[in-house]
Amino acid sequence: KEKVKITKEQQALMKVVVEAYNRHQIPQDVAKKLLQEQYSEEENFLLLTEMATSQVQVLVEFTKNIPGFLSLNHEDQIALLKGSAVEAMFLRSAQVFSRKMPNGHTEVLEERIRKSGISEEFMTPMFNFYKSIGELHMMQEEQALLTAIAILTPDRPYVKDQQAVERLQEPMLDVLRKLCVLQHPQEPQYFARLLGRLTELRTLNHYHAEMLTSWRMNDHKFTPLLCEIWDVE
Ligand SMILES: Cc1cc(OCc2c(-c3c(Cl)cncc3Cl)noc2C(C)C)ccc1-c1ccc2c(C(=O)O)cn(C)c2c1
Repeated sequence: KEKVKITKEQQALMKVVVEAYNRHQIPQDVAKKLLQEQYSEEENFLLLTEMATSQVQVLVEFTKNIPGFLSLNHEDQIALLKGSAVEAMFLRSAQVFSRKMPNGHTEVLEERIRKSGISEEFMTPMFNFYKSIGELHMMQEEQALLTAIAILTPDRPYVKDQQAVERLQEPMLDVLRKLCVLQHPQEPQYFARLLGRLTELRTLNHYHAEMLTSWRMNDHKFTPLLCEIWDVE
């Protein structure tokens, strides 16, 4: 059985991605509001919109730190961000749920999501996804690499130079695969399970588009940044 070894440059790549992932968190004052504001559907939607807007800013900063991203064609950079924003945010909010935020934040957050005008049919797949991420007990290295891999998906709409994106995604997949073998020796399928979550994420994109439509039908307003990244209004 060949000995799996992470090379020096793979260590360096992982370090850059994990540090960027940890450096960019939602500002505490935004997260704190979760506990303070009252529980109306309106207020919940506003809070979630504020968190989503803050999360997009965090996501853009993280993406800029992915080695090689800024040397991609500029239109392709935008296409990758727009194509992956919802998936990266579902990944992030799923990890927030699974890491059990401090003193009851998780319940509060779940309560607000459940009462924000999202119809029942989207709740089930969303919370199933949160649960399936939680069950993986991912390390932060795995979370950071999986998010970078989702962002560097070559076949997003409107990406012109897909090969250039593949050349950035492949080294991330290699180091994640080795990391999974080294960290989960008893679970040879762990890497495949992580990639399976990326497939599940793509289905959530579809549900999310419907969520946006139903919110807009009820005249809910989004911030300019969310309109930009989600092509609404
Ligand atoms: C938890 C959530 C929701 C969110 O989006 C909220 C939304 C979603 C939607 C939905 Cl409900 C669920 N998953 C993904 C989407 Cl994108 N779709 O539309 C909206 C808004 C516009 C109403 C955006 C961001 C967070 C979020 C992320 C990280 C952290 C965090 C940390 O990193 O430490 C601490 N807190 C409190 C966080 C909250």
